[in-house]
Amino acid sequence: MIRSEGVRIKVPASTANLGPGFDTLGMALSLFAWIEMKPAERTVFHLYGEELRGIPKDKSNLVYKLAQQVFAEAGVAVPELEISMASDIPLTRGLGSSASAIVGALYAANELIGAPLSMEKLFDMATAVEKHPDNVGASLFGGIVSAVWDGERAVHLRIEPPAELQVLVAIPSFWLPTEQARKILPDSLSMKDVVFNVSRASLLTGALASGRLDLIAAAMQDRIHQPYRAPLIPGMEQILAEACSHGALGAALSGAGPTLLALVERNSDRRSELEAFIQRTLGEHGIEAKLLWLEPCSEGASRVGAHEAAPFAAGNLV
Ligand SMILES: Nc1ncnc2c1ncn2[C@@H]1O[C@H](COP(=O)(O)OP(=O)(O)O)[C@@H](O)[C@H]1O
Ligand SMILES: N[C@@H](CCOP(=O)(O)O)C(=O)O
Repeated sequence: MIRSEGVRIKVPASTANLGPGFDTLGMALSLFAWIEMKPAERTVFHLYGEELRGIPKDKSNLVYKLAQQVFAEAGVAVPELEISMASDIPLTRGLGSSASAIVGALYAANELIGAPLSMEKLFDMATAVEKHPDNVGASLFGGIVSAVWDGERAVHLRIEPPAELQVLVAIPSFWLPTEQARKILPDSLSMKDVVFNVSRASLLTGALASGRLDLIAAAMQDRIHQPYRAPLIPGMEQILAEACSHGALGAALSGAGPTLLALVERNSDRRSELEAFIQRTLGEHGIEAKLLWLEPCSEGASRVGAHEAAPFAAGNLV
């Protein structure tokens, strides 16, 4: 069954590598991307918002190619598509814009043909493209997702984010493509560092699942990627080391960076102190950054109605 009227999908941003959870632990965040997909006579793209300037508008577009993968998997032909996209998720900043596009494409294409593929199948397909399950898992399922990937199948556990948790992100004005930030990582690690991360990742997952916010500070540290990526983000080391003494429950590099993330208790009265500390520290290193308070997002990719039309405003076409 092909929905000739098309479908509109909303997908949350994500923070990957949550603390010690490199390539495994992600959380969906309340920043969104939208994709609308309709069968058409010839393929055409409408991209809205400066963030999407430069994204290809032909059949080389990632979203078009992934939609065709879904149709092939389901044995359905929809060769020509009208695709509209808008996004509030900044690109190449460590907030999962590529995962939102991948998940949005697969989810929209599947909905367009009556959802023959399971969510697990979409997760496998998304992870095969992104190569790690933490961003795509959070964008697809929402909440906090702990996931493993064996190269073919992705298996996940979804955790409902504790209601008291809020997130402060500092989004630097410069880009850091994930590909570049992965090249800097070592090929092997010492046993000591492996134990350091495994123990903290286990503790953090358990702490989040059971709402033990008091354990986050002890759990939210990493020796797999943050020390190697620190030189790419001036000020990061100091912010991660001192955020807890300025009111954060814990702090981490978001995804591959450059965005920095702090977990904060909702009713904390130290929010302005934390904001000022982060802004000042980045400023001392010559880094301009936009600070945003976000919510963990419980809902993953979903179909929305015409009332969500706002991002597709004619004046925003790029
Ligand atoms: N809506 C989109 N359509 C097609 N490609 C996209 C879209 N959004 C993001 N991308 C691709 O994802 C890349 C950014 O991915 P990445 O470097 O992993 O950073 P992040 O995912 O943290 O934003 C962009 O340069 C672009 O190629
Ligand atoms: N586990 C990945 C996460 C990349 O996240 P992104 O949001 O920066 O794309 C990695 O660290 O490479």
